[in-house]
Amino acid sequence: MGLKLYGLPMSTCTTRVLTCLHEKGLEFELVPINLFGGEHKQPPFLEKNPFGQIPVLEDGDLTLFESRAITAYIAHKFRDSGCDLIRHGDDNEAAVVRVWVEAEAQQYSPAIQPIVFQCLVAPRIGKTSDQKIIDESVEKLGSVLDVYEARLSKTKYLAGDHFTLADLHHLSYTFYLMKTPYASLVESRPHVKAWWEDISARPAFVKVSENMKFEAK
Ligand SMILES: N[C@@H](CCC(=O)N[C@@H](CSO)C(=O)NCC(=O)O)C(=O)O
Repeated sequence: MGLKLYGLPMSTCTTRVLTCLHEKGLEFELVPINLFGGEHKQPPFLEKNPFGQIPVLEDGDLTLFESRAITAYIAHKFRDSGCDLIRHGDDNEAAVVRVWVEAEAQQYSPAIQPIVFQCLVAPRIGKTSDQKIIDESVEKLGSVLDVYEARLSKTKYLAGDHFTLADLHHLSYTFYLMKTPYASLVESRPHVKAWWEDISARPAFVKVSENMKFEAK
């Protein structure tokens, strides 16, 4: 029995895993979960992820949730196929990958998620965008991107010379940020802009991003 990914093709955290699977050239089945119908908050899905969120990956009798834990599992188990996303052959390089994987989760994600939610999701679920939250998050994301701009003026990718999970984890939310009025946060920083254009042009993400559309309202 092969890999099964439970989620939705436009979901940021599902596409984080989808991109990893495609970078590795792996076969898998995508099992849609009806978020809008609340399927993720009821059994049997809650038995897979007690937090009631997508994605979940099943690999035989192993069930994983949290997208970044899932990509780390895939990148390690299938380390010899496709792109080496964790620099597993060099302890120091691998440690620097983990630093920037954490930076995405702890610094970047908390700043970018509210902008994407308020600008793109809230209007589609009948909520008005909260400009105060947006403004606070834009300021936070600007500070984070200033750090990225300095880093990327020295290295091609966040963890060094190679594309890794650290870069991959940024793709989904940044893709949606570029569809908001705040794309200038990326475009106004030359090294961040060049990095974004490089990583988002990779065939694996181009393929995944084709389905990253909210149905037209
Ligand atoms: N830290 C987790 C977040 C998952 C998540 O927010 N999933 C969303 C859809 S993706 O934006 C989700 O399931 N939302 C429904 C809900 O939270 O009720 C991860 O990285 O997997």
